[in-house]
Amino acid sequence: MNDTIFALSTAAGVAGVAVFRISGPQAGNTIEALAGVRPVPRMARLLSLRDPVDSAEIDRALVLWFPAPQSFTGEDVVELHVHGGRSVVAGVVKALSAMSGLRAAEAGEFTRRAFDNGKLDLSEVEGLADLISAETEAQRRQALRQMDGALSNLSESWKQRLLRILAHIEAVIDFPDEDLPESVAVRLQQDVSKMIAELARYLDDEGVGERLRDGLALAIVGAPNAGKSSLLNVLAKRDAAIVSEMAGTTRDVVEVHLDLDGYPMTLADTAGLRDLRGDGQAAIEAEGIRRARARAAAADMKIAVFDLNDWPRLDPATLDLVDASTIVVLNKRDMIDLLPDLAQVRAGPLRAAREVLAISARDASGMTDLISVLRSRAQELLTGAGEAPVITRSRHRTAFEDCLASLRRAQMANVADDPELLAEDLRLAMRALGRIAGRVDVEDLLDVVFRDFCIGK
Ligand SMILES: Nc1nc2c(ncn2[C@@H]2O[C@H](COP(=O)(O)OP(=O)(O)OP(=O)(O)O)[C@@H](O)[C@H]2O)c(=O)[nH]1
Ligand SMILES: [K+]
Ligand SMILES: [Mg+2]
Repeated sequence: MNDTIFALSTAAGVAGVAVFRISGPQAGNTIEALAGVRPVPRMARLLSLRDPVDSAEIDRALVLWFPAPQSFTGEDVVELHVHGGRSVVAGVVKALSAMSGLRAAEAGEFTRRAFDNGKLDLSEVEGLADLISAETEAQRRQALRQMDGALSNLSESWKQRLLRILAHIEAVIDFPDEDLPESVAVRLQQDVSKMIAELARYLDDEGVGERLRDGLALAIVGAPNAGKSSLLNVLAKRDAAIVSEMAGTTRDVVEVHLDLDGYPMTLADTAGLRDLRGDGQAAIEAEGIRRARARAAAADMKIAVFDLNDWPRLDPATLDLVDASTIVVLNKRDMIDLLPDLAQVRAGPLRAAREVLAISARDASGMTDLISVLRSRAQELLTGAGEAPVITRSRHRTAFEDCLASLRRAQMANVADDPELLAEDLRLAMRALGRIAGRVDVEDLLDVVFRDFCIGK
């Protein structure tokens, strides 16, 4: 851990400014070697950088010096804000690579050092990763809260409560001859039961934080040529999927990410559903249809597209998929003169649907209504996300569930008869909570958490 690392921390490519980060014991010497001085800590200074090997000027750069421990990693850190040109960046990399004791950083290594030095705990590291990849406002709010330690604080406060209960029980274990007053035993059991209820309620969140982090999954399904890809393109405001009059155009799943008023969605266009029995040539299309059905099954919301030209016939394979999470879209309304009475349609075979709308993917009529239906459904599904310190990953869920399971076992034990058993279950429950911030079992978790990081972070 004693080597000094460096990396370009801004995205590669031509830009106004590129920022290098250098972290480790050699960081201060590095800046002296490049600029001839060591600037005042935490004050930006414009300095000329020269390659120490041949004294050639590389750039004039804004230099920041953060002596340990007041830095992102907790080590000595230098930031070089250079002009973001390819030759400048290459020149800095060449100069830094040639210095002894310096090496290029690995993916996530700066953050890993921040974690190792206690600057960030594990759930805060996750919050940082989420913040960097946040695409919408709601995602950003949620990530910021987690980065600020909201989730760690919550699990820590539960841990403190368990610690107090445990202290009482350990007193019972240490002084077995003294009779435990009945009222204390009852109170301890009540405290455990209360925490069980709170944790169960907390876990019963319908995955709202995970949904916000990943984006809501939306699948567009329907018969070939119903206009699914056309609809995707209108919603995405670009030609993301190929549209043609040929039935069976879309074979694979085509995904686009949408930001609907701050709500993130992943919209998936799928292959048209049709019966391919007896068609020996259709293996690829069959695989497409299998994928379409899998997407529909996993989606938070479905849009089922029907072609109004077929009315009153409704494609049976699509109709099969219509349920309460489905928004039915009757498409190509520009092609027909007389719209069916939607109230009647709603009372008939489509009664299971959440909503039925007539639209045209060609002239975009009805799209405002469709978007507002999508938005209100997203609002419902994501209520509460970004406000309370929510669970954003399955890792958190598993830890809280393990804690709950241990508490339930503890509830079974009797304080007077089995204090040791009870104490052990409480310790296990605390251990599970400790995994949220990465205070225990950390080696098992690091790979999972740092997997998403790239170089320079
Ligand atoms: N007039 C009219 N034509 C439409 C509308 N929506 C789609 N089309 C046309 O219908 C045909 C099929 O559209 P696609 O978007 O490719 O249909 P799809 O459901 O994705 O078809 P597959 O991928 O083959 O399953 C194309 O010729 C589109 O131009 C619409 O609202 N009005
Ligand atoms: K088509
Ligand atoms: Mg298509």
